[in-house]
Amino acid sequence: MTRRIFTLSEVSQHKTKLDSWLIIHGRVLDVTKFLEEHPGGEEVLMEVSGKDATKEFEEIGHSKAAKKLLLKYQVGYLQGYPIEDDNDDDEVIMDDSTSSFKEESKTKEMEAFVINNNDQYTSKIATFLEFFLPLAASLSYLGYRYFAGELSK
Ligand code: HEM
Repeated sequence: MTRRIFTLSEVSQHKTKLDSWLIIHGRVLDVTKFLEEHPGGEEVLMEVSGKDATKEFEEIGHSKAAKKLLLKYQVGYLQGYPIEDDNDDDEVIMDDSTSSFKEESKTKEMEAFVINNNDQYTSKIATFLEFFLPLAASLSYLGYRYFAGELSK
């Protein structure tokens, strides 16, 4: 359910007291049932209804509890929102769909790790070559000098 993607224009169609949506940090929230319960009042929510209210929400300096509470009203995400960046609160309550988002980004991290691992492997080979090639060259030169000296005796 929370994984549904909405466009801004879809969200903007829900701006009445009987059907009120808003966006906070890329999360699309259906706050219809919350309007009357909001400690800050119904009016402020109606002013940003159908819009992105991230700035207004942050300006108030809402508590952690408020940030957790908003997840209860999430119906989806805003299209084009970078999901990776929404992990701004470690203590968020995750429902199944949010955790599958985390799974997804975990997979991305793993991919990045594999690429990184390859890099490490390449750099080990480079170190090996950097160390052993000059050594082999020096030994060959010394050997050449030795045998050349031996022969000229
Ligand atoms: C689903 C989204 C929202 C939730 C769950 C929520 C929750 C809360 C809660 C729990 C409080 C009590 C104080 C606190 O714990 O921080 C509060 C206060 C308040 N909220 Fe919200 N809020 C939401 C959205 C908004 C938005 C979008 C605005 C502004 C447009 C807003 C404006 C206010 C104001 C003005 C107060 C009163 C602050 C005070 O009395 O010091 N809230 N909200």
